[in-house]
Amino acid sequence: MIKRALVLASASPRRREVLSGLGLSFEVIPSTIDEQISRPLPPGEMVEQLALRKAEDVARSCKYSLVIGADTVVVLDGKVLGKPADRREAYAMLERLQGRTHQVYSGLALVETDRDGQISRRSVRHRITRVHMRPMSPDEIEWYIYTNEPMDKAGSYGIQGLGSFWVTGIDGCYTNVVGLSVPLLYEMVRDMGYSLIDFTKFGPSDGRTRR
Ligand SMILES: Cc1cn([C@H]2C[C@H](O)[C@@H](COP(=O)(O)OP(=O)(O)OP(=O)(O)O)O2)c(=O)[nH]c1=O
Repeated sequence: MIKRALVLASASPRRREVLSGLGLSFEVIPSTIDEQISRPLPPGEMVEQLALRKAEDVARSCKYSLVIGADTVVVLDGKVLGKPADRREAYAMLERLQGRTHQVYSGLALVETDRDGQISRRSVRHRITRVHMRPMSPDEIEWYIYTNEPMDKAGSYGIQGLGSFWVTGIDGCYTNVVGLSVPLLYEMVRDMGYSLIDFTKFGPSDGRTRR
């Protein structure tokens, strides 16, 4: 049986690394949608809407596929922090986040297409992870910004990189903070009637390859 192709609708190198680290076979096709939303939404709805828009945009050019879209924001005191526009904004974000606990919201969308390239099913959910940060001195914030790591990341830090100097702990899913929750993906793929195992290069989950 020919398998559906797994497609990641994202330009984020971190999302790609999360999936390739699992041995999944997938293609990467970044979406070209405008990430502006027309009206303010609660963060959970916002990341779901954007994740779905990214997946649907890419699904238009994918036949017989499962297309994954994702979106991540950081939330502190009810305010949404996206990616910083410049170094000043990165400084302001880190100054607010340091010494506090915030939430990371990541939306995940799964869009299935048929052999004619039509969307046959869609599913979208989000997860929230709480992240605790130790205090950062102004010099540490300056230094961190000059490494450039904060510049393309929601909340201006990367938990998977130098940002880990200041993250003291999390409550919830780690990969959700990096931008794509693996347990959530596993569940969404399963709930659509597939198994994520079957998309890995290690072979199908029914034991056919085992002796
Ligand atoms: C909080 C946090 C975010 N991030 C990243 C994940 C995302 O790449 C980025 C949030 O921006 P997004 O707009 O969610 O994603 P993107 O623009 O990088 O890629 P695309 O829209 O094509 O999918 O922040 C980390 O890498 N580590 C972290 O600890």
